[in-house]
Amino acid sequence: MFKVLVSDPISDFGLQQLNGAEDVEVVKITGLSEEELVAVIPHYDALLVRSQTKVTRRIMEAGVRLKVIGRAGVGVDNIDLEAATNRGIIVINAPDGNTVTTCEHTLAMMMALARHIPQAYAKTVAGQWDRKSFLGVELRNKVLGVLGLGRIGIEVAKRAAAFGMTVIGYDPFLSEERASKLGIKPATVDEIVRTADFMTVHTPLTSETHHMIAKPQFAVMKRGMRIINCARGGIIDEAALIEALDEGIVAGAAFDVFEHEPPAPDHPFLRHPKVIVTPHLGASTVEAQENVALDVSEQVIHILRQEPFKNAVNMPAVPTDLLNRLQPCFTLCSHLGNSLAQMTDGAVREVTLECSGELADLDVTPLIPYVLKGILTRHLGSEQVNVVNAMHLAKSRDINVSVQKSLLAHSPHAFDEITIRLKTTVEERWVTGAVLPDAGERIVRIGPYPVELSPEGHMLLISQKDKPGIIGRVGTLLGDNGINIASMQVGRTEIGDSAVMILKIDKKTPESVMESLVAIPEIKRVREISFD
Ligand SMILES: NC(=O)C1=CN([C@@H]2O[C@H](COP(=O)(O)OP(=O)(O)OC[C@H]3O[C@@H](n4cnc5c(N)ncnc54)[C@H](O)[C@@H]3O)[C@@H](O)[C@H]2O)C=CC1
Ligand SMILES: O=C(O)C(=O)COP(=O)(O)O
Repeated sequence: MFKVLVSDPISDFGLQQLNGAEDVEVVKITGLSEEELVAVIPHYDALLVRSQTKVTRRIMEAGVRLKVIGRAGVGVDNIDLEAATNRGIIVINAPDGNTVTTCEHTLAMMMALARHIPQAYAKTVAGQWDRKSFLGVELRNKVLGVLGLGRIGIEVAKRAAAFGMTVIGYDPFLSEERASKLGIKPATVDEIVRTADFMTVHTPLTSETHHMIAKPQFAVMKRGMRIINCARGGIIDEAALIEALDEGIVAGAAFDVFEHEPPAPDHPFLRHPKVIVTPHLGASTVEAQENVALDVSEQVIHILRQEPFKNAVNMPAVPTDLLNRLQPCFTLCSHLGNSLAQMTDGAVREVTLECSGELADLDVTPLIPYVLKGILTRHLGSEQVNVVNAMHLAKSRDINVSVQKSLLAHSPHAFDEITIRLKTTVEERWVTGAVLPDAGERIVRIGPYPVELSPEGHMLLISQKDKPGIIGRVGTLLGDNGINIASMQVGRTEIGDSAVMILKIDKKTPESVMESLVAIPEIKRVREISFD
């Protein structure tokens, strides 16, 4: 039974799938301190959070069973991603579910700012009928500068156009073509700061975006600008903004997010007449909360059940089409890597992935973590290695990893083949596998020897001289020791040359039997290969 801890308020409707899963137990405990989380986390396989829970290295180190952290939302700045990756914990988020909701909150803030709605409301309910103090401005014909044109920024830009605003924007990943299709005029940060009437930020908080708008930008800013931040506190320097408001450079600011949340009671934003605030409500609608909880629950179940999943934040993103194409090869790659590691002596130095057939024309790098997981599991154990930390583990051990598509560009068969080569300090070996249309996963060659093996259970891999009588002697020896042979295959390149014998056996072979096998003069090497 998998145990999932939900440590922030997450929609019950969205958690239905997790609650309904027979192999999952969901426990909801919100408002835990770091200390309290460290104490309970060892019992859980998954942790589901929003932005309140700070998932620190300490919590992850205590989470001995923790396989996945699910963020029911976009920003993962409350999760120590490096610690998660080092420990092989998959971090996923729900990137699409709250886009429109946050965009709508941004527009609500922009309009509230333009028309002083919160300030006017406060006075009116306090019994004052003040129609003079709240002269607003129209959005029509104003320039809106958008910093960060990802999911939310683009939705904001589209809706701003409907108000008759001119949208200018900056995003290092927005091409001129796409910008022009969206009706956005590309501009630098400097141009935006100097010319926009309203400016809204929609970037993540990174070392690059931290204080992206600070004193130097306020110094050249168009007088009377209004600024909205529904992304992350810290993108705009709060202290510098207060100065700019007081100097009349900025006419008003609308903030949903703060450098420290919740802000201290004496935070200047909370009493400044030109600042309006909400308590990080950007994603807080019924619809968005259901969407993000549904998304994240679905992926967490996939991860716990070791099924393919999407939206991992600490693994390279793979386009859906490519993911669908490569998915059938994931376990094959792990099995090939694992069997190869069991056949090979010495410390691993180089791993090469070679593909033939249609695969040769695709970007097969997403297969590498699966290959490495298989290889490294032999030495580090399956508890220590997974597809999240496999690359990191290989790198830290100076293992050179490469993809060579060209060597086997054309498969000798009608199906795609994957060959993994392993160079160690003492030898080089390779295995080839394929996912066959009817039979599923198969190892189709061990080195140069053609075979057809399903990677499961226990196998004995024996390299011998191709000579009559050896197969009989091996069979007798195993039979005498009560080891049942389920099937046998023999592969050779040329008659009388070297050959391999692969025996599927029902149980592990005792050391004494291995020694007796090696003692047969024509046998060069015996390896037992086991698959989980
Ligand atoms: N207030 C709230 O409750 C919510 C806040 N957010 C926050 O909103 C922000 C945007 O979210 P999405 O649009 O979903 O993310 P996204 O990843 O789709 O978009 C972010 C964009 O920022 C751009 N960017 C990165 N560095 C930049 C830089 N130096 N200058 C300009 N652009 C830069 C990226 O290229 C990307 O296109 C995130 O910080 C997210 O955490 C998201 C949802 C709710
Ligand atoms: O999705 C995001 O990035 C958000 O900031 C939303 O945060 P929340 O889930 O409301 O705590």
